[in-house]
Amino acid sequence: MAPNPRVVAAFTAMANLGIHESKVKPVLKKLLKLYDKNWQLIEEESYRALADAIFEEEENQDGVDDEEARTHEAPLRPLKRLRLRGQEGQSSRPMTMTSGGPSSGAFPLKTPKLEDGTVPEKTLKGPTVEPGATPTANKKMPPPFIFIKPKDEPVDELPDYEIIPISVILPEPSSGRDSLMGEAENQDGHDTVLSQCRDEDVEGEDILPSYNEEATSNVNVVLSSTREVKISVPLWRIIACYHIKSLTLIYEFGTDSNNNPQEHSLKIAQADDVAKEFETNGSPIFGVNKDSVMANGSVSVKSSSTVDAPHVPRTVHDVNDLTKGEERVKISWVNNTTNDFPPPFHYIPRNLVFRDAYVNISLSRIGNEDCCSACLGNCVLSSKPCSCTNKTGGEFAYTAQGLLKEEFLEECIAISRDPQNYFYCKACPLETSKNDDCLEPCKGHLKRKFIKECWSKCGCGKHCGNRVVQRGISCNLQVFLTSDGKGWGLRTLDDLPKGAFVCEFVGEILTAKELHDRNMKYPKNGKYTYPILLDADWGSGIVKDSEALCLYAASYGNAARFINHRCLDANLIEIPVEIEGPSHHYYHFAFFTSRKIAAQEELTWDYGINFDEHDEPVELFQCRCGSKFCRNIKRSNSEFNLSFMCNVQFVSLST
Ligand SMILES: C[S@@+](CC[C@H](N)C(=O)[O-])C[C@H]1O[C@@H](n2cnc3c(N)ncnc32)[C@H](O)[C@@H]1O
Repeated sequence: MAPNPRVVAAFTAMANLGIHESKVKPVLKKLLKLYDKNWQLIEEESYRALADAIFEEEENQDGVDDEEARTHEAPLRPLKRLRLRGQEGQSSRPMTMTSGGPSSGAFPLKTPKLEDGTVPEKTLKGPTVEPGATPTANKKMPPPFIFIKPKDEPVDELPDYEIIPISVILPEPSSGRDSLMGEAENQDGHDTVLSQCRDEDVEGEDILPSYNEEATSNVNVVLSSTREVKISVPLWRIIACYHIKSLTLIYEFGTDSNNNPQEHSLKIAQADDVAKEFETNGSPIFGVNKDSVMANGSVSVKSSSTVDAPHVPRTVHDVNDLTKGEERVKISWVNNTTNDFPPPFHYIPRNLVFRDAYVNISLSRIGNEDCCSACLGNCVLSSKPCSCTNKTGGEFAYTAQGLLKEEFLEECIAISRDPQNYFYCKACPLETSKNDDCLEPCKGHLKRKFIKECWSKCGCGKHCGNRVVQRGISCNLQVFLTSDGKGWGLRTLDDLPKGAFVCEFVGEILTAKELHDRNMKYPKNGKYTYPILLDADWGSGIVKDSEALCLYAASYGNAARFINHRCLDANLIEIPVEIEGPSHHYYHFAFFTSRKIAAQEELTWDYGINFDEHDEPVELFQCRCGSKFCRNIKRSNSEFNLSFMCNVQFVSLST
């Protein structure tokens, strides 16, 4: 078995302090056991906890065997000297427990004591709030409600994390309307929601929360069969989720001696600080007595907040599945670099109309020529002609294996790279959306090849090969924090062949005007995501500029909102797909692989941004796509530059 790199790193760090591996190993084992294998605590401050524990171990042995202690007195022990000089009389512990900085451990546990390998009583008790005491907003938050019984499992192989904070965050806008109590079980019977609170009527542009509110709320507790415990409070709530393999975690807090819920005050200075609050003070901020939760299903907690943040995160993402079970596959997220969480948004698997967008999905609008009512079974395998191919020259875009046909794909790629294929509108809604008195001429919208899939009015079956995008995501994807400064990105965990459907860009459907108004009102909202203008086929005259629709995924979206941009040679290509009707006014915006993609590769698509355009309505970023065709590189060769100027404007309709 390959040595665990974390173990190797720990040995190396200690060797640099002159401590031999034989001394490190037993202490490291104990520490891992004590910290429940949370390496983060051990690695912080250049392995300070480990070094301190080794020295403490030695000190303990001093009285037992002076001779041996002298033998092991290493010549160079800076950490020990530091501690002995500056902190004599204090217990040894990771510095980060008090530092509160960004590098603070997520689990500011009590001082590790290594005697007998057991956890001290205090560690198991958790909160310092005395029964009946009421912490105020000015007081420091209580220490973590993390009660981890050391496990009996062998730690010889020194495995990786066993406790992972999967999400914090979620101050919600609240007007007291959002508390719904009840018992529920999800469809696959995995999660038992003991009490639940939901936001029912959050509307796009009204989603920003109000502040300085106070209300009584209910604690939200979910115990899942995947050994996950989630606790939340729905008013300026903070959800704390831990993934616990051994299920020994017990939350113990929240009731006074009469079993009445305690009142808590929470002060969060800034939205971004929610995560820090979690790191610094531990979590959950609110807890419940396990037994009382089991007995009555819910506990009432009064929470109050004073929050000045202009915008606060409002959604929790499960580390195992940020789709909340909405897709056929789970989509996990990972961050191996920082303590950041993915940006908050509501995961939706299908587009949703915000308000005014005219998306008429009705059977009466699908004529006989627009569906294949005479077909049976699988149209792609049938020798009979299928009406759904009428608009694509009698040919399906898909192979029997569900991939895009090579010729179709190559044609789509060629079209997207050829400036000849642009349509120029007279009064461009894209340009006018940038600001109210924009007189810029249209810079062109790409005409594209459509795919028409069979649908409900067709005679074929659900498993017809001409139904690919409508079945949703089927490959294993993961959201991850990129290492090259692009923020979060999306990658595949499977090898993908060329022409495979990956996902659709899903978001709110807004009219261009609604999007413009929203951008004016909340100019920062466009930071994380680029809206899509559904402008394919504008050249046909079917789609009127004034009725232009946009997809916007900042607040409501799917995994596609994490796909980063790559100039020209991206591994995904976007193709418009008609599913519910023959309209090119509203269609689906689907991503397919433009080449073979290996597992773990980041997925990218060309946003079509012109980095030289200074009035781009989106917040332009410094492109870090790494492509040799990058359009954001200052070039001396103006000819080269010009050749890419044309590939613009497919997206970018936002602030
Ligand atoms: C649709 S979002 C993609 C997900 C985003 N990275 C995140 O963390 O949520 C678009 C934003 O991602 C970042 N981004 C995307 N492609 C990039 C690139 N090639 N170079 C640098 N930043 C990029 C920019 O901040 C951009 O505004």
